[in-house]
Amino acid sequence: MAQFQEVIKQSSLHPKPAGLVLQYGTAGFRTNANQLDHIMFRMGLLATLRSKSTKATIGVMVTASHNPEEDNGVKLIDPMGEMVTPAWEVYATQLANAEQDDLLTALKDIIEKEAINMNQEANVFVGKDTRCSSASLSQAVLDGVSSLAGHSKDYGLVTTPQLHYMVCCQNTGGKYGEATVEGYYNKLCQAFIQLTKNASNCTDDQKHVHVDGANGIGALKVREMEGHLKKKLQISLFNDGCQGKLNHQCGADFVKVQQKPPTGVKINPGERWCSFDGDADRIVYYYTDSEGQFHLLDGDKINTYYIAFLCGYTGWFRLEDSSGEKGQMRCTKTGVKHLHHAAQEFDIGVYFEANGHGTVLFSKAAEEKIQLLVKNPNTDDERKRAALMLQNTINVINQTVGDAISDMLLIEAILAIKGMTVQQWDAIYSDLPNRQLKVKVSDRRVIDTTDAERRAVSPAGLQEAIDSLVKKYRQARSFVRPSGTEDVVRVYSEAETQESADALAHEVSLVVYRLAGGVGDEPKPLH
Ligand SMILES: CC(=O)N[C@H]1[C@@H](OP(=O)(O)O)O[C@H](CO)[C@@H](O)[C@@H]1O
Ligand SMILES: [Mg+2]
Repeated sequence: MAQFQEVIKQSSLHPKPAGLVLQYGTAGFRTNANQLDHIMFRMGLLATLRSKSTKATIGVMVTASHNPEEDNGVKLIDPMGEMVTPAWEVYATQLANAEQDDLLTALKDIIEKEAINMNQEANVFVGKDTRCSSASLSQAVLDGVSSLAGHSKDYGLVTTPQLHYMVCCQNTGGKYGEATVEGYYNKLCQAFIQLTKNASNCTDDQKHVHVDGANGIGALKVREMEGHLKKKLQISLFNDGCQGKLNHQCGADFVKVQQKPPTGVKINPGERWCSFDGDADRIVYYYTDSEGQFHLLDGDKINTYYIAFLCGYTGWFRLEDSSGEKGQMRCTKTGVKHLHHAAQEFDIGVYFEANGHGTVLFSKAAEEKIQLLVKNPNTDDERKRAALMLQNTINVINQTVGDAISDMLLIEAILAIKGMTVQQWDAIYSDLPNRQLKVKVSDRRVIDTTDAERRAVSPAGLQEAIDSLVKKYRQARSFVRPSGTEDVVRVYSEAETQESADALAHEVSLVVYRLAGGVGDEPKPLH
């Protein structure tokens, strides 16, 4: 067919290495950048089909987040700014793995299965991170879109959450905001300024935050945003990408996993620090105390802080979930899409991964209730204040996906409103000492889990072995699961002391190594 001639022609410029098999995993496609050109072209094709199928704008983000500079990757964004729906993840994998001569057949298969009207217009938004490879890879996406006669808008360098935001703005006809980077800064910063307007304790220290930009796109965008904050927040930026290497010895993943500050920065006691990851969809906070001890405030701490803040205002509106409960906790499998969907079931849903990816979702009904109270001239002062607080929270938070910049603004606003230091926030509760390890096995799929990935059902005997190890330690828990993004098994443990958590993690790693087909050297004790 004539309409596919351009696809054939263009795809030969983005050929697939024969035999290469990649999978659309928890975070899209992600691997060494030199294996991705054909994937990008094909994701341009798929995004165009998805756009025709949903009659909406679709996003394609070129990034490998916290992975090393040499890697790259791609994620598709659905119309409301959420991750692409699972059925299309399957198509993505099929299209990516079709050999060069079978590409059209794979494409037509999707068109047929989804009954796509090829005359429908298509619109695709494309963004990229700061990796060297991102420029040519995002061009390959654009080539894919144009070869199916789709329209594209290239946002160039943006954070992942900014692109999610643009897609949502576009598909809500501007209701969510203006689909420009300027519009994003204006909306978030105005909400921040409103939120902190009456904060009592606005000393210079209170207003000052140190940001580790992971030498990535987040650093660039913080610089761009600064002016919009009208000095209401003072940001000292480190790892801004001028010298250091992306994600190298810095960034949210490094700080969270290593449980130490980025290399090469000096943290004075009392200073408040945060780290973004390489595409700025994650954030963690930290500080050192007067003894020089490092303290991390990860996604769990941010989650509970948000909940405590919101609960202070929601009482006014009788916001409840459908079962009439005031608050409820849910656990899901790893991956933002699972958390996001669980959070959507509530009037206000707050979710975070421990690694610092998370946000707050407000149902339409909740937003409307809040808006009515703000507008109603008969609302009494106290209620109005609470309603305004929630309205500005809605505007500062990026509801489409976890967003380091937006989360930083909300956390900074809460600290200012409460007049709290990062130490006081940290003191709300203590984390049990914990440890995360990886074990290499020949095929990680031999581990199957249940109960939101908290129990292993295979290989036989693994869970029983973990259970009996856990019993040896006080206040202990341990989980194992195959990673969705790396070829490893993840081991998590916690216990009353760091020594116990480390010892337990090591013992569980050994059990995984022995029962699940470990490769390479046996895991060694941490101490
Ligand atoms: C321990 C950890 O940080 N796991 C991350 C990581 O998944 P793994 O399945 O652990 O590789 O990448 C996911 C996608 O970005 C993210 O959802 C998840 O939280
Ligand atoms: Mg990321």
